[in-house]
Amino acid sequence: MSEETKLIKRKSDKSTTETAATNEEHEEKTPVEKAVKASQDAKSPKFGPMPSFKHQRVWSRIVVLIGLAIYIWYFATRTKMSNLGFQKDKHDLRGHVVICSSDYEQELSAYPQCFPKHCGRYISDKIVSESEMNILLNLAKEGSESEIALGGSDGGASILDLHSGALSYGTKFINIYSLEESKGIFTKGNLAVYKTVKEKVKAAVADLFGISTKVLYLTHPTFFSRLDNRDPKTEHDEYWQIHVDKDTYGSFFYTSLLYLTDYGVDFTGGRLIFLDGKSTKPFNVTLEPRKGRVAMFTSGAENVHFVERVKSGVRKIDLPL
Ligand SMILES: O=C(O)CCC(=O)C(=O)O
Ligand SMILES: [Fe+2]
Repeated sequence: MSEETKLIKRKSDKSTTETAATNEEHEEKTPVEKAVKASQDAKSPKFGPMPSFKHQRVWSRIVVLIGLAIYIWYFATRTKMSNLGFQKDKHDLRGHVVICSSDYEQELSAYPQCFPKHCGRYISDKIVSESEMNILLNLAKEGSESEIALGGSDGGASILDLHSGALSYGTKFINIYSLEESKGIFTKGNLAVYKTVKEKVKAAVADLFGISTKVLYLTHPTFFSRLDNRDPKTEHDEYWQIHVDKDTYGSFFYTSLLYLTDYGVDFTGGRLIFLDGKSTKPFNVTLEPRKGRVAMFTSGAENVHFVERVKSGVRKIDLPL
């Protein structure tokens, strides 16, 4: 047989086998044969590799479900935030009403005229004028320079209480009004500006919360505070504690603060944070201090808050009411 003949024969053999196979496929199958064929087909993978370990499909579904649950839990419990005022923005008045806590109920019969028409928290960047601000800044600067000269606090929070004259000194307080050094700091002119600002803030608080200015009094303490990132030496230095002003200061119904320095410019950290929501669903309302900004809020448990630890620089506030 020539080579060519062999080749033709092999080809014809192959085509005979193929024809046989095709015929077999078209042959009528019994139900049993069909079932066997179906089970063989099912074993051969059509959509990717077969599972490589026992119960792989079940396990992969469990992993996906756990991942989904973690994702949902993270977004449901993540602290949500809103901002009461960014440092860069200037607001005439901005804020919102919050539901009053029961803190006022006991005092309602004794001081009905002090009861707020609603509780809330607000900021205003237009109460204190630029020139007033400059004088107050100078007062605070001279106050804190004399305080530093006198020693100031050993920790990160120094306080000068204008009302009582108490000044942080080491780990204690001294009365600045009994000191010769203090005489040049609080001149009549400076204190007159301080008083004007206080009156304006008082009028704004009275207006916001629907009470008469006649029943609003400046209560102890009214102070300049100077916060930095030094480690605390006493509990007075731990200014970042979560608190309610009514509990901390006792006689407060309303809290007002005047910021003398800028968040992000003079210092970092040190934002004022109101804690709303529940521990499982926290919601923070953040306030960034801005030079000349006045913050006004009701002092009860509806306004639980804290000041973030200052990371760098010096943060100064004047607590005028
Ligand atoms: O400095 C602040 O922003 C808040 C101060 C404060 O919470 C307080 O003195 O009770
Ligand atoms: Fe406070």
